[in-house]
Amino acid sequence: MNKKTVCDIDVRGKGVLVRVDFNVPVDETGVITDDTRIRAALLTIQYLIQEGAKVILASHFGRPKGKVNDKYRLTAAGERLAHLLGRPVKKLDDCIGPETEAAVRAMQAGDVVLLENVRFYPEEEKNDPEFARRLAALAHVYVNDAFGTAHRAHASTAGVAAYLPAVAGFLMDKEISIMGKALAAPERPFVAVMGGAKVADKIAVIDNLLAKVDTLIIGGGMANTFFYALGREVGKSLCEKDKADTARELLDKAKASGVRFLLPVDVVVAETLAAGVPTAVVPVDAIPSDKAALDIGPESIQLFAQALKEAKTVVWNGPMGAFETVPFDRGTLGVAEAMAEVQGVSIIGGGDSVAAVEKAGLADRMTHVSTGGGASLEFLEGRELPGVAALADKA
Ligand SMILES: Nc1ncnc2c1ncn2[C@@H]1O[C@H](COP(=O)(O)OP(=O)(O)O)[C@@H](O)[C@H]1O
Ligand SMILES: O=C(OP(=O)(O)O)[C@H](O)COP(=O)(O)O
Repeated sequence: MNKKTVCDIDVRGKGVLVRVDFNVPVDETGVITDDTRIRAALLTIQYLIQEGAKVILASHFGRPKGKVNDKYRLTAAGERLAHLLGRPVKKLDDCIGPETEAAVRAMQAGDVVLLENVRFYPEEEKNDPEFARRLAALAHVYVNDAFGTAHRAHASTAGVAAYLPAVAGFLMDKEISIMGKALAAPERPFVAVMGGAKVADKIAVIDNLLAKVDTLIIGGGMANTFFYALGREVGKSLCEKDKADTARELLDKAKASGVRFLLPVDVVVAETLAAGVPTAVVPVDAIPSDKAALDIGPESIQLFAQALKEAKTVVWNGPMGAFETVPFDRGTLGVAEAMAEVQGVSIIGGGDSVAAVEKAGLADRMTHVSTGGGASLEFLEGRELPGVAALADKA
């Protein structure tokens, strides 16, 4: 990577604002179900502690839409970090303001504080310069180690770099290097697998992906938008109906450019998303109007697994179903197993996707487990990520 890293800058005794991605999956009671993203940030944090910096961590968590919301506090993440570091982490109640400034002023070399969720302020996602300046005023140096959020041009991921010397953390450096090497000249067939729930965001990357991949596999919530675009009943399924035109254009473009576009052929439906509810497997043109498609079916697993068997490079983001709730985890587990057998490069990314692969015990069978989902996809598109662009170039 052509960007300066935390090794290229003097941090001793200085306040260092570190943007991390602690947007970790949690269960309905708020308990962290996968701490990969917190563990992935440890190297940078431990290095800064050893170097005698004052470590000021900033992160978002969920999408609280610019309002304080107790459900999206970073308390559990702070506790998990303290446990993993084996030292105290002071979690603050805000990320700017007089109390935050006082707490930061009281820090000693080697101390770690975690600011409250930066998305409690609407200014964060607007990349408001004044908000960025106030965050920057807490520190002398900025380190971006949030690869998972590097595709967002927000105040704490990009804007703040206008006010401080800005360098990459070890995780950011590692992610960009590994992905860059694996995807510069990918061995073919090259397959991308997409699913999950962030349909409106991620449907936008497909256009550019069609110029890169030989096969595109779409499952999970993402697939329903394509079913709807094809004129099918989607019942109560997660579906972005206003993206139907985009979906149709993408299907046409894939056809014209000779990219194989695989959608599920069968799905698992249920009336509600809850453990133990009655379920049925139906063809995709027979989704009942009072039910939701919550997973891909067994024939789809077979179809996707066969495409992965032939692949030499695979990038996967987005679960195939609502895998957190049994039995809607089967599609995701089936594809995870097929990923583990890929004879070539297999990259899986995304908070929930990684959680699913960890849960299946298959993470170490992948070439690379990335902390970024949307970020990996945008990197794969060939875009420069705003969170990386904002950092200082190597001399
Ligand atoms: N068919 C579906 N219906 C409802 N939710 C789904 C469906 N398929 C996947 N999901 C949900 O998508 C979420 C993950 O989506 P996303 O955030 O895009 O993935 P990642 O975090 O890996 O990038 C999971 O919480 C999962 O339950
Ligand atoms: O979870 C994340 O992305 P991902 O779901 O694509 O892996 C990142 O923390 C970014 O979160 P955002 O998509 O709410 O900006």
